[in-house]
Amino acid sequence: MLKLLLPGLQLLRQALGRQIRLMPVVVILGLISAVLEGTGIGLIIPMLSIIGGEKASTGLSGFSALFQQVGSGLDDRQRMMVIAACILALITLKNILAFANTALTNFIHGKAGHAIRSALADRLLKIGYPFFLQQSPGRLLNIISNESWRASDAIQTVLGAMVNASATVILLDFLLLLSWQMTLCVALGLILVQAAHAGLSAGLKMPSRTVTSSNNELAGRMLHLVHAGRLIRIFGQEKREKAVFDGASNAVRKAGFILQTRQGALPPLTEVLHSALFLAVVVSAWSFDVSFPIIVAFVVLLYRLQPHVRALQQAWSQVQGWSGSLEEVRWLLDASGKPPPPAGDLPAPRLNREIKFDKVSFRYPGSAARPVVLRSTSFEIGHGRSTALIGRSGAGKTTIVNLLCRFVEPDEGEILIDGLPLSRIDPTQWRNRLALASQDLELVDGTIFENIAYGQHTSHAEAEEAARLAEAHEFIEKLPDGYATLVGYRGASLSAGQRQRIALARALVRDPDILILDEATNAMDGLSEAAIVETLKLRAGRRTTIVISHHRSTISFCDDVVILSGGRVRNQTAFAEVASLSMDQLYEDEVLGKQ
Ligand SMILES: Nc1ncnc2c1ncn2[C@@H]1O[C@H](COP(=O)(O)OP(=O)(O)OP(=O)(O)O)[C@@H](O)[C@H]1O
Repeated sequence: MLKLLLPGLQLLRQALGRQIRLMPVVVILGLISAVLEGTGIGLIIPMLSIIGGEKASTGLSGFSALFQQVGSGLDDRQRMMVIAACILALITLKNILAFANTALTNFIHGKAGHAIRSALADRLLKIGYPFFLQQSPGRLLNIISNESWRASDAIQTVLGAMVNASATVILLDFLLLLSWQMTLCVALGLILVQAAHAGLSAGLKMPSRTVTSSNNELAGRMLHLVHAGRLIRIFGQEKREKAVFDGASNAVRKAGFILQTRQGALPPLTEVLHSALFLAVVVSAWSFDVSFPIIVAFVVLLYRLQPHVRALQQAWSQVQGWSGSLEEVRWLLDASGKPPPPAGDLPAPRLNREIKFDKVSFRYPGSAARPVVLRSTSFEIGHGRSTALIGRSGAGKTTIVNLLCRFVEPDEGEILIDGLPLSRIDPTQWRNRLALASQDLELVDGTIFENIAYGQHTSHAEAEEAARLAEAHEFIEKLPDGYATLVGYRGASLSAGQRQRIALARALVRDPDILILDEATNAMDGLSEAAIVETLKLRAGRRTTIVISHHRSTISFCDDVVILSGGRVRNQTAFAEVASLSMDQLYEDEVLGKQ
């Protein structure tokens, strides 16, 4: 039984941490409740003996004779009242303990659910960035929003199963003490029922996995509908998208129906088998001439045992039915086989000389046929200088930023910071030296001020100063709530240019050693961009700046230019040397050849 509940137990251990010490309390409370229940039922024996008179008590021995002793010194009326009071007290106490156990298991369940969700968030935050390039967002969303709840439900089921298992063991002991022969028959019968049940519930694993993969697909479709609202409408794809969504939703329905129907067949089947067992015990006890009070006590005990056994079996089939969910949650929690976060324990130095890309080669993780993005690329970014990284679309400019920020690591070659390999530098410290404004970095759901500060202790004056530099202050001031304006999900209530200005202010407020602008102003109007370029020009020399842009005007303040093509550096030169050339001329190989 425990082996089949193993997925739940393993996750329980991982999720509970210190709460695991409460598990023995759950078991002990379950055991005491069952002892109280069994004792209460055993007291039926002297009660029935009083009702049936002398004849009914003949043939009582051992454990049943013990019960028969209760109140033996009293007259029948008093004895009856004492026994009834004892039974009522035992039932009351048992139910108080049962309630305490329910409260305790609910507490553990809540803690475990929270621990699972927290561990999932922790894993997502600590995992190496390449993981997100390979995994479907639908699958990750489904694990966090759906499967984690099923996993915590499975944990509650396992807790319930522990209580029921305790009750089953105790009630079986009582049965054994009343009549070992009849208990042997019951045990054999239970083993047969369990074998039938186990055979049927083993078939639940496959439909459970199908439910999980259908849910992953559906979550992906939901994300798409939420994110691609404009795309779908402008290309008139509502009907097709609806059909695709309905297909995914229907697949979840079908998979769920198959799983639930198979699960639903188990309780009626086991109830029939348990009833057959129950009747067989009654008939055989009668034919073996077992004394009446023992038959009644045995039958009542058996009757009380059955819900516990059935609950255990139901827990078994439920955990089997959730096996797909448990596998998904454990897969995400398991660090093995996933890209580790960047390592390095050397303190991040202040840049004094240069950042050097030394024969760096890189291709994105994924299939074996993935193209090489950077081929033995070498160039330098000088300290305190502004360097433009330019090249046609797909040349590898953003990839260089990804490598510099350590979102990904080079396959070959090294990035050197004043001669120190970047791979040995503490990534958190290193990232604190950088600030990135990029077209891909979203705003967070909050106010404009929160977006500029984003987790940093920033005064209002500092945020305002950064907003002025990013040409954002003017439009923010015109908003009814100013810096307290909510930007909406991913900044939906702002224009693209406004979003970029806030993102730029967020980078500038950090006053970083190294400022990286990756197409950070491409959605802005010419005037705003020109003003920002002017600001950057005035501040040039104070910090190292890396600018990626297809606009000649944006890179006009730069000291150096690195021209990329086909994953290689075609040229690195002072910007003044090529200042007379247009972007197209800069991109052209033959022009580059002349430099
Ligand atoms: N996550 C990814 N997985 C696989 N390949 C990728 C990934 N991101 C980018 N690439 C590939 O890497 C190459 C370089 O992309 P990169 O984004 O660095 O180009 P870029 O020079 O910044 O282009 P653009 O000017 O269009 O922004 C492209 O061929 C692109 O298809």
